[in-house]
Amino acid sequence: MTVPLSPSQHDSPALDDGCSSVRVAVRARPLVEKEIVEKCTECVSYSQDGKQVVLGKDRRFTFDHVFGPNISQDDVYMDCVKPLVESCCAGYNATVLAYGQTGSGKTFTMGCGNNVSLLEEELGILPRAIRQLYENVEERSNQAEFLIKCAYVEIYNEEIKDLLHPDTPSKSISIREDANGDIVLAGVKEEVVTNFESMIRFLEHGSVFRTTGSTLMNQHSSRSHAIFTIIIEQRSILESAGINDVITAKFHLVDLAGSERAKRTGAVGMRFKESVTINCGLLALGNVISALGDERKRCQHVPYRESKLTRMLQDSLGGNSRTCMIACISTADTNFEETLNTLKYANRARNIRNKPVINRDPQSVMLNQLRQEIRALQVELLNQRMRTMGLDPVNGPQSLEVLLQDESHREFLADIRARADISVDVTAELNTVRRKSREREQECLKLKDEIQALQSLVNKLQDETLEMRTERDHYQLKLDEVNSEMMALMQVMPHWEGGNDISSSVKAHLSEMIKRVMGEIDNGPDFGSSESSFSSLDRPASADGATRKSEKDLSLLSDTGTPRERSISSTGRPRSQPEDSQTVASMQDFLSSPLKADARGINCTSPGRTSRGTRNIINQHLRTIRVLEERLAVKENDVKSKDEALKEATEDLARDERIFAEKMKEIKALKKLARDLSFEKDALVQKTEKDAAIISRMSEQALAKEDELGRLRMSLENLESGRPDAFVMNGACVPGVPIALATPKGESVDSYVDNSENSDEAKCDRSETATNTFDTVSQARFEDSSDKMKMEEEEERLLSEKQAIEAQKQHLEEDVRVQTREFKRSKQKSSFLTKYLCTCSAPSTYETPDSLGALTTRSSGNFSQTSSPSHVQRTSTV
Ligand SMILES: Nc1ncnc2c1ncn2[C@@H]1O[C@H](COP(=O)(O)OP(=O)(O)OP(=O)(O)O)[C@@H](O)[C@H]1O
Repeated sequence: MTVPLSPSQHDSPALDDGCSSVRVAVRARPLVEKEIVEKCTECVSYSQDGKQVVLGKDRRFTFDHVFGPNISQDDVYMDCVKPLVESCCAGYNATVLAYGQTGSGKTFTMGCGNNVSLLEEELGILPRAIRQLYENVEERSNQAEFLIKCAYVEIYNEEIKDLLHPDTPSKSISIREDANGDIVLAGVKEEVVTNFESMIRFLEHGSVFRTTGSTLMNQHSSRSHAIFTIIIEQRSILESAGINDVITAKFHLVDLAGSERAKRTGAVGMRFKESVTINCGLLALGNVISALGDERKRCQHVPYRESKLTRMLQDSLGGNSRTCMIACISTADTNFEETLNTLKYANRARNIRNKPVINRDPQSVMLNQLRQEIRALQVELLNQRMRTMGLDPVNGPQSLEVLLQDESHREFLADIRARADISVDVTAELNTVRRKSREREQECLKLKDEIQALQSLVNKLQDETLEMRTERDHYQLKLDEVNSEMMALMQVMPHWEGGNDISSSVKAHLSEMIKRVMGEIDNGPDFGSSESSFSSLDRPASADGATRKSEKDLSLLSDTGTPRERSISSTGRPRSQPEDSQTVASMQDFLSSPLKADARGINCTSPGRTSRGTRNIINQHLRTIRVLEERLAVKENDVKSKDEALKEATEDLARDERIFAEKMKEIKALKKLARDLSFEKDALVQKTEKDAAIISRMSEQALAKEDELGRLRMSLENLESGRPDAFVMNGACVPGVPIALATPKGESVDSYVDNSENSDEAKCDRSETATNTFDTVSQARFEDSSDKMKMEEEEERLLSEKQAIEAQKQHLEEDVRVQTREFKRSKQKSSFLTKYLCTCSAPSTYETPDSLGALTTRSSGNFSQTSSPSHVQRTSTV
């Protein structure tokens, strides 16, 4: 997490060994009214640098700060306490404690009393520290979440009292060490405080319950040691610092009871007892300070357990805390002895060494360690990825960090990494597109089967409908024929009226006709015998008309209207005259012509009479008509339901065909997209590999040039200074360099000399070599100027080469950046396209089912091919 901390943030002196000495300040109060009345004089003086105080004439003491009577509360706060508040916010424990004789100004300095009636400049340390604490919290609110609590206790007569909860019995409060060795007060309730005002209220509230009393030395003398503790807990919300980093700090603000001499304070009875315990506590504190401050005693036992006060301040003195002691003194000469004791006491405290550490939650520490490990693994992973990309920066095992040291490298590598990520994205997208395409193909195949099934259903239904219609038409024809004959009968009926009877031939004809009709009905329609006597009339009729007609014709039997009124057809439509006239004419030919009737034996001489037989025939005829009409109605219904089923199937078929066409279109687009992505992925990988190789080569070259340049510079310097040091360039000795000192490439002079010393030959030649060395050095000096020029030329050449490489590298980096940008843009387009395809609806044209096979074959055939359309082309095409 957390609020990133650095030791430099805190200005309290930290020693090299991680220790921090207790800082000690002396504050002298001015003479109070009583002392002025008693005509006391001031016996304290101060040095100019604000570090020394002189008691009387020559008792000189040095402290971290010395504040004279005119120094303001704010100055004391800024110098002594502000750094401690900042420390606390950084996770260090801190303590500020005021020590001094009674009436010396401890409570005034600490601000533990009533703050409400005070002016701003009179406010003591506590309200100022609380205000600054909340200001700091506000400033860091974007870095960490804070939980602030406070507790306020007093140690009175060696008993601890919870001033914020005065009802808590003292016996239930005890001082303990927690698992980390920190001192904690068990039984004291801490209050969570969210703002400055609330904490001030708690301070005021607790101060009310603090034990005070009036003595001769101080009208409002504090009779207890008061400790106001602020607990600051912060949890980082910074991603970089680690989410779970938790640090805590305790800030003790201690207002000690004043040391006093019973004779001077006039303490008797209760006050005397208080005085004794106060002094005992302060004595124990003095012993602890002595033990900690005396270097000889430092390793010995520190008597923290001698009193509750020292036990409570165990961390603050010699422990995990940054501590500041403010020794309050009176300047009055009447208090000379007490002031001297206080200064001696404070002076000893300066030697105490504390060991403050940031109080980090152990769990968060562990988490951070794990996080670091993860980071290391991530770097390793990155390296691995770079290697798989073909990027093997500078001779193999060199870690990524080394390459990242160079700013330009960093940028370039970041580009490559981004491109690698894009490549991963593209691969993922490609896989998605391919999967989608396969899914669509499967769906299309299924759909194709469905379409085929629907198509055969439609065909079947069409056949059935056609059959039904034919049947229906057949019945309609029969019905029409019977109706026509009926009409013809009705027309000739008046001729029969009055006649004796119808001739037997007519009767026979009628019964023959009825039999035929009934027989055909019973046997079902004979579609083959189109030459039946009724088949000459071939016209459609509707079912509902048939029923109506049947009813109408039945009524005709009792109706005496003219036959012309019955010329409405069974379909409800007017009959066409030629059909009627043909049917009627055939009957008339047979029945109504008197000559023909006579010829056939019909007796028409007695009109006005109708025989019973004739009526029976007519009734029979009418029954036939009714049966025909009923059957016709059934057929009509069948035809209608078939029509509906056909319509439904046709609609389903059309819908499936439409979906099929859409899917085919989508498959085409997906395959095209997959081809493009595949191509781009290949191009990207190729490009990356190329870049990686170039980078690796360039890095090697740059490093080699850098080395060479370094060597040249070194030798130039040597030449200029006239030192006969050897150097190696490209494995050869440079003219002018002592031969004896020239070493093979890559071997240092020292090691070469070491190796050479061990050989016998070297021992023998040593004296000779020394002579040669001297000669060669002299010769080298003569050749210096020409060598120097050569060196300079070489250096220039190398520099220009290096610049050319740098320029090439920059050009390459720019190229990579442009490509990455372009690729990102095209990737956005492709994702837009994919979305578009998913939501695509109602295409204007579509492939027919027959074209599916060809299309699928064509697409899959092209799937692995690479074409080179740009993204822009691809998008516009689709
Ligand atoms: N620096 C100062 N400037 C002005 N007045 C001061 C200063 N310091 C202390 N006084 C005054 O001196 C008197 C005694 O101060 P204070 O009560 O703070 O002493 P103390 O050390 O807390 O005494 P005790 O130990 O008896 O509680 C108070 O009236 C206070 O206002």
